[in-house]
Amino acid sequence: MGRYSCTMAYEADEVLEPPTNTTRAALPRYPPYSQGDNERPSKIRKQGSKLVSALRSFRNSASQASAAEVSLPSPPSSPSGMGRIFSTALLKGQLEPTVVHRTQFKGRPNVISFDKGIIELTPESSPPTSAESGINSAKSSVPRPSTGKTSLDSKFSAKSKAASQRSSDTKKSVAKQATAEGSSNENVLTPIAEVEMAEAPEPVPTIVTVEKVAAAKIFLECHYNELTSRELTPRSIRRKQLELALVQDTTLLPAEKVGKKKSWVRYETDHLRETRVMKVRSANALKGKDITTSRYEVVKVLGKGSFGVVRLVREKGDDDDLRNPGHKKEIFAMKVIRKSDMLRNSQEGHLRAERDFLVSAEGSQWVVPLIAAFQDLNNLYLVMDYMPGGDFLGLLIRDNVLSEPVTKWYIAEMILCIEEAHALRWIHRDIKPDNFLISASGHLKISDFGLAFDGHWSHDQSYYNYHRYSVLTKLGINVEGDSIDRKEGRTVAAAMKLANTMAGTKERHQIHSSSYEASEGILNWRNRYANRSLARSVVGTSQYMAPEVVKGELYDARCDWWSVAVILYECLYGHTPFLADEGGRQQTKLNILNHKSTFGFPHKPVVSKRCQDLIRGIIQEKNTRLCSKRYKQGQPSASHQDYAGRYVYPHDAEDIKAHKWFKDIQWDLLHQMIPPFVPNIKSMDDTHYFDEEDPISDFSDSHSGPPPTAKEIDEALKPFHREIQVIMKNHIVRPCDSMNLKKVEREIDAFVMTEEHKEYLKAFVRHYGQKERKRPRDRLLRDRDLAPRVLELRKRGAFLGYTYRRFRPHPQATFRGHRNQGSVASTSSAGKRAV
Ligand SMILES: Nc1ncnc2c1ncn2[C@@H]1O[C@H](COP(=O)(O)OP(=O)(O)OP(=O)(O)O)[C@@H](O)[C@H]1O
Repeated sequence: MGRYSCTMAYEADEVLEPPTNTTRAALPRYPPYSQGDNERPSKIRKQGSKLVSALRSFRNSASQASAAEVSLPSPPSSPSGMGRIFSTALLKGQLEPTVVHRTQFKGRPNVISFDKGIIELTPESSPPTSAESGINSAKSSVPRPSTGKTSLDSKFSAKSKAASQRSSDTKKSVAKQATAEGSSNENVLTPIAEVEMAEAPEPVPTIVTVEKVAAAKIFLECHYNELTSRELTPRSIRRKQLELALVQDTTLLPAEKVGKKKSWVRYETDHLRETRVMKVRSANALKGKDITTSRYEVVKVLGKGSFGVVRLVREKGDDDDLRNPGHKKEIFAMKVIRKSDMLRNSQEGHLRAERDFLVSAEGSQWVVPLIAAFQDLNNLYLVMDYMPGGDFLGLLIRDNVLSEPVTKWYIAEMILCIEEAHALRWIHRDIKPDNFLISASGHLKISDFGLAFDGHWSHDQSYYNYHRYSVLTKLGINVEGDSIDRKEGRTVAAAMKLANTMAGTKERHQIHSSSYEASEGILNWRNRYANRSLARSVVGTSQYMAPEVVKGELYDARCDWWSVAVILYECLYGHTPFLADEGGRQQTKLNILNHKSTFGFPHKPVVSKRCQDLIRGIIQEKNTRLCSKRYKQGQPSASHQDYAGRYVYPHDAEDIKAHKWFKDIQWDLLHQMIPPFVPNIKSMDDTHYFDEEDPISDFSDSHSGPPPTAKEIDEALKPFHREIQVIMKNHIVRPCDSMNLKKVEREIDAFVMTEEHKEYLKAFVRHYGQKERKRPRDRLLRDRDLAPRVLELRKRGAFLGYTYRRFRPHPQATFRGHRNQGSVASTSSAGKRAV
């Protein structure tokens, strides 16, 4: 990313740079013109831009030629010589369009240059051959044909290679022609007739081009949106805090304050440097190197989800770290997210949202702190503070039901956690006991923002689809998809459905004149226009879903408070109120929709009337739900709406907190009090609050690339009996799901052999076995021919800008960032840059 921005800056500099001294010295005077010719001065003004073009052309010619060490004849230095050039240029320019010519085809920097192997948009033309440069050097001031259209992926396509060759031939012949013409009229800029260009063959775009173009567009929009965001950056927040601390500290002498400021600058500089190192490492890791093994050692697996695994890891670090002597190797929880699965499920928007939320919540004491985010070719990594007390569901499972006072404590902490997310203008949308983790001190922190949403376009999957499919449509490239697509493609209904989906996506993300004012720019338009229909997406865990979410209605942050009431009920009664014994999720959702008739309190255990009153107050349709009156009043303020226009008020549990049941809760001091349960841990890597059973019973997330060869398989099974070899080979040929994998493992457990051999065979199946995969949501990833290439490209290019590193001040520093200092004041994260 860093290198990429440099590339862009370089290009901009090149265009904006003032003429060099040499160029200035050679500046011509205006050609003489007759006083009587009244039209001439205005024509000169009209042609001003053309003159600038001619000047730039000349300057480019001079500077590029010198850079390439091509011996060019020195530019005409006499004012009269130059005057003739510009005079002719102006006269000609009245009749024909001016073309900016290059002395030689200039190699453009790669669009995404941080990893040449990833997205390498090579310039079409190779460096000029000696013959070509001969032509150039002989007639440097003679105009050349313009470079014409650039085929971005000529190196990937045989067809486009041929096209490129033809195009280059055309250019050569045109150049020769121009030279011949030029020789009769030395030092005269001659525009190229348009007709020559029309003959140049159209470049043949491939799917690789489409993916790269879309990746570049997405990256640029997201990157510049971050850079131009008006949100406070973590760094500016830290600076404000330091300044405030220095003002408030009356004991410090002025010289001491200066010293503190200096050390602040030093630590910030160190932080920037280390962040840059991390970005470079991440970029290198995209070439296939495992980024984690050199930096972290795995201690244990803590949890597993549809995304991949969460592991307990220990930082390796340098034992001889001179800058940080005696540095203790810290323990972290590392969430490893398999890119391929996520891309097949079209989860890019959610993954970006999760990372962006955690970045924006830097410093919050109620959100699981993110230490770093990075990626390699196969995985995304979120390194977080380790919460040794496990999740709140674990506590519920251990105790089954909690007493009212204990429940009150935890629900109060959950309320503060959710208010924190709402203060940042995010709706969590998946509030459940598993998503509250218990820290070493016993306090709760909210986690798992995989479904959280702030309505920002960069967190909306259809934004990514729009960029890809709009390019495809523009280029008229057809994607067949899989056999089901092909079959469905023949039905009118399916074609209509696809067209409607595409039209909906286009409506949200493509600029249209009715809503766009040219002066505001595309990013502002995106931020303003937002994604109103997203406020309706049905996400979450059914038992905890609010009725408006189940219905797919327009919902807002009040849906999170409904889920809190469900947890409150669950803590006291040992089960959730709407869970259906039969009929599965569908029936549970029906129970929620009919809550007025299905909701009730069991007789046992006995729960206070006050508490029941609170629960009843929240288990209501959103308009009458207890939380904050501001929702009912609907204060129209952009600062209280997310990007999708949904209301998200900060401190929006005011009415819940004011309920009589919470009378004895000291909200402001809660985080300083001792919780009812403090994890009994012997060391920071103690994991006894996590399942004993190793939850890795799924396929390895490290195996990717071409399938193993028969020889490789034979080699791996060599130590085993032939019969076992046949059974194991059968297990890896057919794709199977996690349930079947468990059956296979049980079968292996029944083999008569040593435990070591059994473990080996289980590892063999996990490594070489194929997971039964869901049908990808994206048609491109369903197409048998295109999918492998597209997936590889997306693994490399879809998560650019993911890297983040939290500021870690020196242990002795008096300023410690804004961590654990209460609520973060910032409003949103979508525009927040990773420091
Ligand atoms: N920082 C952490 N410290 C300790 N354990 C953690 C941490 N983060 C996650 N875990 C453990 O990993 C489990 C899964 O993590 P997470 O909640 O992020 O996944 P998930 O998105 O809920 O998975 P899914 O949605 O597929 O169920 C958690 O329930 C918890 O047990």
